[in-house]
Amino acid sequence: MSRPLLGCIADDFTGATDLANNLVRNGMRTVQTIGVPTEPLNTDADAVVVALKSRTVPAQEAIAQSLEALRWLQAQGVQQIYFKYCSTFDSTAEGNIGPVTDALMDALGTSFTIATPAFPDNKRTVFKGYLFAGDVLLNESGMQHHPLTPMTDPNLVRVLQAQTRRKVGLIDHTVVARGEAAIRDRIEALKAEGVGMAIVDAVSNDDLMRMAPALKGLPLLTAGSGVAIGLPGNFGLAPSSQTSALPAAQGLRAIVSGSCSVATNAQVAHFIAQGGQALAIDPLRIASGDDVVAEALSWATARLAAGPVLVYSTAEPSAVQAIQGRLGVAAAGAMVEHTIAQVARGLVERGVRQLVVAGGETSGACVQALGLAQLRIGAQIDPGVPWCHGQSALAPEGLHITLKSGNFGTTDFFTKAFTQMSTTQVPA
Ligand SMILES: Nc1ncnc2c1ncn2[C@@H]1O[C@H](COP(=O)(O)OP(=O)(O)OP(=O)(O)O)[C@@H](O)[C@H]1O
Ligand SMILES: O=C(O)[C@@H](O)C(=O)CO
Repeated sequence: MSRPLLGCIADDFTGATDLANNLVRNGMRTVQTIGVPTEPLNTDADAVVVALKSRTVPAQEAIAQSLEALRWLQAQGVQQIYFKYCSTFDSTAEGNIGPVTDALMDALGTSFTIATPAFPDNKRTVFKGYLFAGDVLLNESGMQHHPLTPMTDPNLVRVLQAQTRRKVGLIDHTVVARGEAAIRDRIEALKAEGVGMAIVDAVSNDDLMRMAPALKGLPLLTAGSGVAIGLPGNFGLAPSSQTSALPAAQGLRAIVSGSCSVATNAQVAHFIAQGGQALAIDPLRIASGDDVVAEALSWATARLAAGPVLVYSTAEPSAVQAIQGRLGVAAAGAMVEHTIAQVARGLVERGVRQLVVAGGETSGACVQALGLAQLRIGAQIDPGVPWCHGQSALAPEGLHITLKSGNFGTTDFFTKAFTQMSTTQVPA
């Protein structure tokens, strides 16, 4: 069996499939593992993405999980490590992007790495160190209201500097525009100034492709998924449709959503407006001890045969804040995640084999509840969101699942995902 070339550590599960999607589309056979495997990799792959749920846990816990992933990836023989975080640089006030990067650099014995969440296909661009989401700065994009990681400062040099003991610098667009040699020169100059991490500007895929050759040989890269588009070429690999082939889809269809992001709110509203079968979960009823899971499953069981059902806790920022005020931010999040994950599990027990999950934290909880250990990555539905396929004791014959990041996907994503599955998925 060949050794994987690139070893990736993703800080959430939707982010992991987003990264795997970009690697697959650009020619790397990619396997995503749910958590750090206990056994060696048992299949041929050019890249392995270890999906952690470390974005919002305390920094020391995120470090421990990431170092465990690093050790496993090193044991598989990878040549380069990629730490994947969110394209909106989601982090708590204490971290975890800075602390985890510090720990990985120490463990790899490297004195320099880059940091860029740029993902132009999803309208995340970095210019002069400032992160834009769409046409607005990060802190005007809705991310300032995120339930767990509110982002109120768009200046990434400042955000990262507050999270690390290393000095943070900038490789700006004028350097990136001049390509590999200029970027390498700038890296050397920054190192000479004692800079350990540099935010890199990128406003287009061309910038990312120009950047990629200069990253060859760096032991550690830290980024959103965008940087991945240029990496397969560094290993002599080119795009191929075969890398995204999955088994044919079957079974009932459902959607669960615990994401409260702007895009998901619009997707839920669109699904309902189109006549979709949908049930809202009320966090206050969970907190008061009602059996919300059993109710949702009995509602869904009566409707699954008629088409996809949606079970959601998705709500607008004011409603989320009201719930958080009553229950506490962490408690509300954990309670809702647990409930949605149990609903997802019950749906699969009732024959759902095509499941859409919206929200990174929500996806983490669902994938764990479903007992999925490894996912193969299939065709892209929308930028950053592919269909995946995995096996578990609940679905030994396999289950198609897509893990949608909160702010990804067009408004009609939920219906589009199923349509795409039935019309365009290339069977393995
Ligand atoms: N109605 C609600 N009230 C309070 N908290 C909620 C509610 N609905 C969901 N949550 C919590 O909000 C958090 C949403 O985070 P999640 O990562 O799942 O979605 P997201 O942030 O939109 O997605 P991503 O991380 O991919 O951008 C979860 O912890 C979820 O349990
Ligand atoms: O990079 C992104 O925006 C996503 O892959 C993600 O990490 C959201 O959770």
